[in-house]
Amino acid sequence: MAESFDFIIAGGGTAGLVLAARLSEDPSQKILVLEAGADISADPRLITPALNTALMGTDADWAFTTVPQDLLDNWAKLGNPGWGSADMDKYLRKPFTFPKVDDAAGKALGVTSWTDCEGDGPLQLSFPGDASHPLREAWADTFKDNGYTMPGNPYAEASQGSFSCLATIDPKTRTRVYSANAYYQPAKDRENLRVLTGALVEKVLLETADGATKAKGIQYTLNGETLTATATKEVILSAGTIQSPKLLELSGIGNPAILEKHGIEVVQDLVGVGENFQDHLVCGISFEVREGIETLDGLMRQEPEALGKAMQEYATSQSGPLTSIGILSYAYLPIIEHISGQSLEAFNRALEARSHPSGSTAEQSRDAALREIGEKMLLDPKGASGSFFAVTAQTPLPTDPDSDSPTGPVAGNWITFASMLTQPLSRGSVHIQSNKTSDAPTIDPRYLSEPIDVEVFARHMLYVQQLAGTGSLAGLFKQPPIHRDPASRLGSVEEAKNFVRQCAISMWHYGGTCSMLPRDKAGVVDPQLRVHGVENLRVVDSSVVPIVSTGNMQHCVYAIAEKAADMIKETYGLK
Ligand SMILES: Cc1cc2nc3c(=O)[nH]c(=O)nc-3n(C[C@H](O)[C@H](O)[C@H](O)COP(=O)(O)OP(=O)(O)OC[C@H]3O[C@@H](n4cnc5c(N)ncnc54)[C@H](O)[C@@H]3O)c2cc1C
Repeated sequence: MAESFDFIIAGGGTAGLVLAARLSEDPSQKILVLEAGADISADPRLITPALNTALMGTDADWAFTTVPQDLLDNWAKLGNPGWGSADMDKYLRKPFTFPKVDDAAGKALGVTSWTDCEGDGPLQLSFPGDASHPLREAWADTFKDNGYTMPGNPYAEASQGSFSCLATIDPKTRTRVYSANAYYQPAKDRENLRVLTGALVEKVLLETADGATKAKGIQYTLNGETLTATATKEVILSAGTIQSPKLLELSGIGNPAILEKHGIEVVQDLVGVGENFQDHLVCGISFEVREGIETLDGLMRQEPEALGKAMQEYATSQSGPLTSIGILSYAYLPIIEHISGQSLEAFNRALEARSHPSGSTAEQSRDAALREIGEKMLLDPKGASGSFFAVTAQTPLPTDPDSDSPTGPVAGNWITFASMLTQPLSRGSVHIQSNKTSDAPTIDPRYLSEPIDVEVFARHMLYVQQLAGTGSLAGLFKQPPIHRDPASRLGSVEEAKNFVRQCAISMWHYGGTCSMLPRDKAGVVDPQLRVHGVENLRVVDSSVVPIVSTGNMQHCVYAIAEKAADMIKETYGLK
């Protein structure tokens, strides 16, 4: 007989473990988390900041591939009461403990204007790497000279300007913190919480009676056995942007045309499942630095001397390059302020040329609403339509078309200035390609399919190109600036467009595939994150984000999970 729990959470990732820790605070509630991955918490690659990409391509990676590719107030405006900036402020702070910064350190870090870095959440934040690296102060000074000083804490308010970025790295141990060690670890001995790893969820078990559909439990496989578990209160999907829509579709919730194609009985017709996929793309230009400016290039080239020194420093004093993820500084800017003359005219023409959906289907209503908000963001001189950052290393070189392998890294020391396309208007999709759980879904991001995204991104890159020769930043680089890649010398908008088409890659900030939107806008979940038309079933993860925010996705996911935990506790009167 199936074992019974109050809540079953499918997916023990970023959001799933926050929920598990929060809901199990009430000892009367029995919680089950089913996580397909293994427990790899003892692997040092997981917590050493500079090794953040070393698990790619290992068993810890789902290894999905995409189809080959030829602000918070907005969430509320899209029909989601309770999700405006004022409502979210508490949840954007709650997960974190911000570092205390004295005046001298604040100047070097370029964070003197932050006055509200209080917080005592489970995730310890710190400034990654060497706090005195000259890049940070030069970056802050250069943007200040241009009138862009961050007026407040960029992690809790919509704002413009430059700032030194914080990372989820414990300031004492200099190890990475994430939901498993910050939320789950302190809760793991609770008798009412069980996490099963290696448990692959296959589908939600649904029951329809008297016209109402309810989630009753979950079917999963563990050690080759197919098992079920029942939920007396709720099933919560936290399987992420790629797999929460997959689990809905496998359970009969989604677009009937897609479900029927794969022989799945339609239980709930929700055309938005798997649609509205969006992501942040990034593109960078690497410039050669002057003698004496430290970078991570030796580590990138895996030079034995650099690796040995870094490991020694990290092991003995938790210092050195392994404490850094390389990204030190950020800036959010209204890119429209930097476009003028013919370029601005071309930009506006491209915006006007976009087709404007006028029909009244749910998908057309969603697209019209998203379009209006997206365009407004791009044109708002007080907004932050462009996001820029600096990395103390060269970025991977583009792939060599002949060998299909990356052509770097090259000799020398480099700093990369990059732009992230934070308000993309292109949308893709994620759908099942069969009725088998074991088959990967078809991920078609349709990156840069909206010509306006290429126009915007090209202008971002023209701006990026100027940075190495501007203000205090110029002092860090050989002058005139030396580009690592000849192709990154951008002489015109057309060259910049070609460059982004060739070099842009994902920042893995995807969301949107189970969008929190009204049903008449092709939404999948309501503002309580309950799946439309299905009782006792919620989605709590990155997939519910209806429009990606300027900031990084992980921050949003923690805030969403904390808010969801409070909403669920309130619904059931839990502690
Ligand atoms: C390489 C990489 C680097 C990133 N860097 C950053 C960064 O620097 N800053 C930032 O803000 N964001 C970053 N992100 C994005 C951020 O990590 C994600 O947005 C966030 O983790 C999403 O949280 P989630 O809960 O939606 O999904 P996840 O954290 O992906 O959790 C989903 C969980 O569900 C499990 N699961 C899926 N399907 C099943 C199933 N059928 N049965 C059981 N379990 C299942 C998965 O194994 C996973 O553990 C990065 C992402 C990647 C991939």
